Amino acid sequence: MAFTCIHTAAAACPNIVPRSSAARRNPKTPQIRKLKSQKYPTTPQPSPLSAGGEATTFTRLPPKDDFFIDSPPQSLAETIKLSESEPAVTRTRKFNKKGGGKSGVGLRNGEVKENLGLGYELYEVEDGSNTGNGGEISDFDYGKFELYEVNSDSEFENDDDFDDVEEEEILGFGSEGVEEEVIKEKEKGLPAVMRCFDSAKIYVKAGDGGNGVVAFRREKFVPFGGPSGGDGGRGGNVYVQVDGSMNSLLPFRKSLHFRAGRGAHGQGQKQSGAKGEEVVVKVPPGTVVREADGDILFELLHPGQKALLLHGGRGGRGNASFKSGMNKVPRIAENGEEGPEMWLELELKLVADVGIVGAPNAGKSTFLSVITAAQPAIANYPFTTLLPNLGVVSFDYEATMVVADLPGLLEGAHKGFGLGHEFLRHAERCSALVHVVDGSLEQPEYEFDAVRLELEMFSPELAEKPYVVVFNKMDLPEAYEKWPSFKERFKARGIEPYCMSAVTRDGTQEVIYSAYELVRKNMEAKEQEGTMGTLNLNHVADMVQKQRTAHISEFEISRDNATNAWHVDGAGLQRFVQMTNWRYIDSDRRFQHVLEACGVNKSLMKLGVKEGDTVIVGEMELVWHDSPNTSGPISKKKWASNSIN
Ligand SMILES: Nc1nc2c(ncn2[C@@H]2O[C@H](COP(=O)(O)OP(=O)(O)OP(=O)(O)O)[C@@H](O)[C@H]2O)c(=O)[nH]1
Ligand SMILES: [Mg+2]
Repeated sequence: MAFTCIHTAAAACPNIVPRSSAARRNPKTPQIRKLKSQKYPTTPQPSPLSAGGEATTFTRLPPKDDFFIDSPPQSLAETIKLSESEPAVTRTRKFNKKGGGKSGVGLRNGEVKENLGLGYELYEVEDGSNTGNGGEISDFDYGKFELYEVNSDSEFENDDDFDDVEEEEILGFGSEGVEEEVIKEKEKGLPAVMRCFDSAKIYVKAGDGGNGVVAFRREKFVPFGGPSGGDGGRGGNVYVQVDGSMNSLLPFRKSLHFRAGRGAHGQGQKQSGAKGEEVVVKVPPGTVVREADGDILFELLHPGQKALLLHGGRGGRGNASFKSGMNKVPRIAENGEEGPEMWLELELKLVADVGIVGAPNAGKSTFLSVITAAQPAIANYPFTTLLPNLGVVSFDYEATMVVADLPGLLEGAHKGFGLGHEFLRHAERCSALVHVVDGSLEQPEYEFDAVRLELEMFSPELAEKPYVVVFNKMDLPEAYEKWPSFKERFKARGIEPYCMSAVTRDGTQEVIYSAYELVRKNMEAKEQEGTMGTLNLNHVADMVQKQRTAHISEFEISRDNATNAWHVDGAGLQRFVQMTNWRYIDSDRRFQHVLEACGVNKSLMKLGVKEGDTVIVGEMELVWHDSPNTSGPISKKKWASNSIN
């Protein structure tokens, strides 16, 4: 039995792994109305907390106009939430990426009070009476204003951050029929800078091995020098390494293909080729790496951690390696093995000890700014914070604590309102949460419950994390008055709330010490459990390598009834075919022999293969012949079946 090679099929990559899937408002300094100083009881304060020496603001935020609102300002949303009656905000909007209409806002019944960003501005509806504070933003009452927008042609021109979207949506809080549609539209409309901040999809490929060569030693006084073709070099490996200086996945927005170098080809005089260049993909601490549309491969938490992801392809052997007692003049050399490739999904979950959560405008960023050196944008409108901010609280040289200020949560976030649950995953790694409640609201307790519910909807584990509740804005009379009843109600629920004024810093230290206490307890518990051990981060490379080096005798044969062709599938055989260099005379004979030795011929005959049938092995298409003479004489017994390993 023998095969005649017809042609190589279209180049296919022998992947082990699937390759299927392939202004913002100007930051304003807090403008706080001057109030008569209010005295309220505070617990005696521990030694002064030194502000943290480090801070990270995640990314330069894009200009305000890059964002279009997907939820109304807080007070509007609140009105809607609390009344739960008619839809409070209705808007219809159309825009195109290029030259389309923009979501702008026109003047209506009064002067522009404030540009909300996200494509909206606020206008006074009635008589502009809310100017009692000399235009100070802190007293701004959204309830007296209406949101509306006009079309213009320029805003989205040349803006690559937006997908081509033609959108017509109605924000009907309370009208269930349109909710799902709204959520879908929202996902599409998320500006790229926000999409890419904590998630990315990248392609990695290990280097191909270099080819082996056929060469013979020709030297004076060395008769019959013998084969001297060197082996190809191994392809470069792909690593993933944590870079402590990175804090987002935004760099992957520009570069998403990472290919290691191929090994150099072998040379005469038994010279092996050089190894291919390695590629190291740098990721921020807290990155979860998963196979595209697949399982989690590993999580990289600490700076310096390095995982071997893909081994480079093996270099092909030169003819010096094929010399044997039976064949002293081998005219055969292998191709280098192709390096494996893979699409990866990266997801960033911040590694912070404490997460500050709460409704929009509660004072979370203000709190972060007073306990650490971070300088997040602070302003009196909802969704000032669009991306998380990190800051480090330093107690002394030894004790530090990383605190993350997360974007505000609206009721209905699980349905996509506000920024939705977009950034909540960053709280998953925190040991404790600080719930900041805006004490100046009508029903601060209600706000707290809504945020808790959203946390539970996002992840029950997150909701189970220990937390501190802090009642903010105690310097405002309306908050100060509500504090006693708030405290009582929480005590009745078994929660000991704290109060503070983030702007005056009163009470902030108690909050931070109590959060630190929770973090410390969590650390102790972890140490006792022994869950802080080191992990083997090279298991992915090992797994891929194991699949690729499957033995050639592991194969399956199937018959395609439409074409009457026999398919012989097996990772080992596929690799063998790919590494066979058909330019050399002995390759064909070796190929025939391996098919015989690993049992392919026998299995085909058992299944009833007939003269002239097509047999496809890896990339090769062959024709079955009942007599062996088409490939020259083969002495079956004398060829080793494992010669490709
Ligand atoms: N009077 C008073 N105002 C405060 C206090 N804390 C925060 N504010 C004000 O409340 C407004 C909102 O503060 P931010 O810190 O931006 O609120 P936030 O929770 O980060 O809001 P988002 O980022 O939109 O979720 C700002 O105008 C702050 O100056 C406080 O203790 N007292
Ligand atoms: Mg904020």
